[in-house]
Amino acid sequence: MTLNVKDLEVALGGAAIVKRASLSCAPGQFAMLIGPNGAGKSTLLKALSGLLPSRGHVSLKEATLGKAERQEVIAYMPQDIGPTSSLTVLEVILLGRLRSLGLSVPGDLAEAAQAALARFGLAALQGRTLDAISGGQRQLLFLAQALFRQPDVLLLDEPTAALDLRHQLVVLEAVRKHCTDHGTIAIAAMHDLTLAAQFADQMICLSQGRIEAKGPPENVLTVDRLQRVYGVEAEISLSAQGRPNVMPLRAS
Ligand SMILES: Nc1ncnc2c1ncn2[C@@H]1O[C@H](COP(=O)(O)OP(=O)(O)OP(=O)(O)O)[C@@H](O)[C@H]1O
Repeated sequence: MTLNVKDLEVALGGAAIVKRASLSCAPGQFAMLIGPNGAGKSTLLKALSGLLPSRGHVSLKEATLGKAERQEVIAYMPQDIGPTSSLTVLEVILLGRLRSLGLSVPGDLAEAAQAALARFGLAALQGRTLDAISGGQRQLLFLAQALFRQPDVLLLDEPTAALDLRHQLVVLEAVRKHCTDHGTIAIAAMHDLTLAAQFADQMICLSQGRIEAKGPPENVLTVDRLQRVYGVEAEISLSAQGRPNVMPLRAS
């Protein structure tokens, strides 16, 4: 069940934002999408999930996916998780009967939901409203929800942005394990290049809407590329696990 994207193009407000992006992810692969602010990472992820109109081809299981099918098999976790959520209008009206709906949740599903909350340390918060938990806790909750959906493809926009050091690892380890266990494909937009490199099977570097490089982290993260794409002088060393460590020195 490989994800293939060919010549994806997205225009917003009359401007080309994503330009002829092609990529491929094998089942179980965790890919990291990197690139400077405004490179087009969120736009690419939203277009892949069917939330933005795009041109080009997106296929999974060798079948081309239209917009509706993408929304079915691809889960997207946005960058800015406010106290609101991405519920549809229909889901919102159904929630008006939440109490009676709640009674009809099968026992095994309720147990699985509890386990999913517990996995991210959220079990004790289950009675709270979304505006009464912290930004990081909301990020954990929506990640738990995205995994609970069991999608074929999981798109995460800066999933660790609001999280402390430990929870960054909890989240990336959980996604890594989910991909390995279920063959799910995950693509995460990330700004922390060292953290991304630690978990990436593949890195995809976006610059001004174009894919500038893709492949193993050690091939994508080079001193020259960080200079060219990010305008940053950096040192790169290899960790004991053979993963690149990026030490940014100065903006050039
Ligand atoms: N609705 C819109 N209309 C016009 N331009 C837009 C719109 N949304 C985003 N853009 C522009 O598209 C470009 C890419 O934005 P996008 O949010 O995809 O970048 P990004 O790589 O995710 O950035 P960041 O790392 O800052 O989150 C930016 O120049 C942005 O200003």
